[in-house]
Amino acid sequence: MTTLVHTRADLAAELDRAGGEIAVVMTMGALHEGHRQLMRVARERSAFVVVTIFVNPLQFGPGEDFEKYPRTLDDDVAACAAEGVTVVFAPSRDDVYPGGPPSITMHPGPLGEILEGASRPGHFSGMLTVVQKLLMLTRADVAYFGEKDFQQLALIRRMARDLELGVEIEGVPTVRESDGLALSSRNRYLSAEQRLSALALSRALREGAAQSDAESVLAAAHKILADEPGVRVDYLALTGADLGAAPEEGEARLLVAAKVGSTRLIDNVPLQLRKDS
Ligand SMILES: Nc1ncnc2c1ncn2[C@@H]1O[C@H](COP(=O)(O)OP(=O)(O)OP(=O)(O)O)[C@@H](O)[C@H]1O
Ligand SMILES: CC(C)(CO)[C@@H](O)C(=O)[O-]
Ligand code: BAL
Repeated sequence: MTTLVHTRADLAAELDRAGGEIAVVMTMGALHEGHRQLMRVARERSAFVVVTIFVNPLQFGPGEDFEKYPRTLDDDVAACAAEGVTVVFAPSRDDVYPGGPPSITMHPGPLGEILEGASRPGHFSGMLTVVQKLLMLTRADVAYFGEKDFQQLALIRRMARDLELGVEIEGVPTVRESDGLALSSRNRYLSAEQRLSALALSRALREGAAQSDAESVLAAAHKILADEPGVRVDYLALTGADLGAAPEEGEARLLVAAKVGSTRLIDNVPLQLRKDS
């Protein structure tokens, strides 16, 4: 049975019953198959799984979509129940930040300044602050995050390591629609026409990843994005698997962020770079 709680006191009472490892999947709600995959992976290992649903005001910049972000709690709880989740924690803003917005927050460091960090100032500080709070409130032993938000995952891993939070951070590969579009709650904002344009992101990443050297990877991906007038690219970047400089050969990551209409989407894929033989 899945229990829905809204307050930290009710959450604590449920956690007291855990008896073993506590696994956590953090979300902002409007749940889709990507979220459900995180729950399934968590359930495979842990009997006690907490899903948090909280649209964190701290990680939205001025002019972003905090107000209009989809809020679908009843459907979300039903999805969690179908995946065998133990507890859904859907707190209010006051329950997460009882003293109002915190004056002490997380500083993401250099990894938080590039890519998403450069485009969304303050986003990663707000995100890490709430993740740290939710890890503590849920007493998480292990927490699952999607590779769709690859830089977010890297920063959370880094925070857990640097601050010795005593929690395992597990990444889960991106879940896609059959036509390649990465599942995202923000896909709900897209019209049918915009959704077709948005396919250029995953197509560009796929074509890029099929090349072997850095120059060809970027050129192939760039061409596909440039040919799609409905897409305005924010960045297209080839990095190492750790988001540092891309190596000449070996594991790398190709990342893209773009606006389709007023909707900002991100995506990324792993790839192998090879030196010319
Ligand atoms: N397609 C996906 N595959 C795997 N994990 C995903 C996918 N989409 C989201 N997640 C993961 O689910 C968790 C909660 O993400 P969130 O609630 O922000 O959903 P989202 O779809 O990424 O929303 P948004 O559209 O706001 O970016 C994060 O760890 C995120 O990486
Ligand atoms: C990790 C997270 C739930 C923190 O608000 C959010 O950034 C998200 O949904 O990816
Ligand atoms: N899915 C990442 C959270 C955000 O865009 O705010």
